Amino acid sequence: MLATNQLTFEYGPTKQFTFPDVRCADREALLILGRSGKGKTTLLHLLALLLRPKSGSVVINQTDLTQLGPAETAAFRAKHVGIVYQKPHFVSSLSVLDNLLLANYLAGKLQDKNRARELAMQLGFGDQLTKKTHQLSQGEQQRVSIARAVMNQPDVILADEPTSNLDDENTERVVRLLREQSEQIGASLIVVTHDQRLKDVFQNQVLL
Ligand SMILES: Nc1ncnc2c1ncn2[C@@H]1O[C@H](COP(=O)(O)OP(=O)(O)OP(=O)(O)O)[C@@H](O)[C@H]1O
Repeated sequence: MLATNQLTFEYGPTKQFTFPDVRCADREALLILGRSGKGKTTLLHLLALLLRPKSGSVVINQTDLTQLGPAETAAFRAKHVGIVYQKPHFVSSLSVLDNLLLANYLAGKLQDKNRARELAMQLGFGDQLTKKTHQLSQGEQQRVSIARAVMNQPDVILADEPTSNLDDENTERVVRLLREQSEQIGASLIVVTHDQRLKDVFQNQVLL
């Protein structure tokens, strides 16, 4: 479960944000919509405490992230939050499999090759595990990114414009996979986007 309360943030005196409260229960999905520049990525980064709010709270399963120190925040994020970035960030020298296992390593967990293989099969790149990530198509990279985000069975999955560079078919597939994965592990799924194609797919919506 993720809930925010009166979040505000500023990049400087001329760029200030007051965000609407966001609430997403386990197994629920929430779409945060907004035009370019409205602060979608900023809000997503606040939800993951990649940015620290000026005021307000971000609570994930009873833990108020704003009360944690930097090291505790990083450890909490690695274990409990899975992030699908707009552009996937991979370690290019590592294979697809090792990029997935890196999520375990960063969370201080044992590397679970079976889970990586199982996810790869489910998400349709089971035969690509030994490749380097740059050898995959954009749609495939996005699916690897989803697998990496759920490797540690997080409580919350945050996705930043996960479909912006995808055609309709891949968009439908990525949304379905995100929902299936979040339901399987009982996570809250929060997607920020300006992609109007997703409007009809998510019941719960917040407009920035
Ligand atoms: N590091 C920064 N320093 C100053 N201003 C910033 C910084 N990052 C973002 N901004 C500004 O804050 C506003 C919100 O940016 P953000 O990236 O959150 O918007 P967005 O809604 O995700 O946009 P898009 O859909 O184009 O990705 C923009 O006007 C942007 O120029």
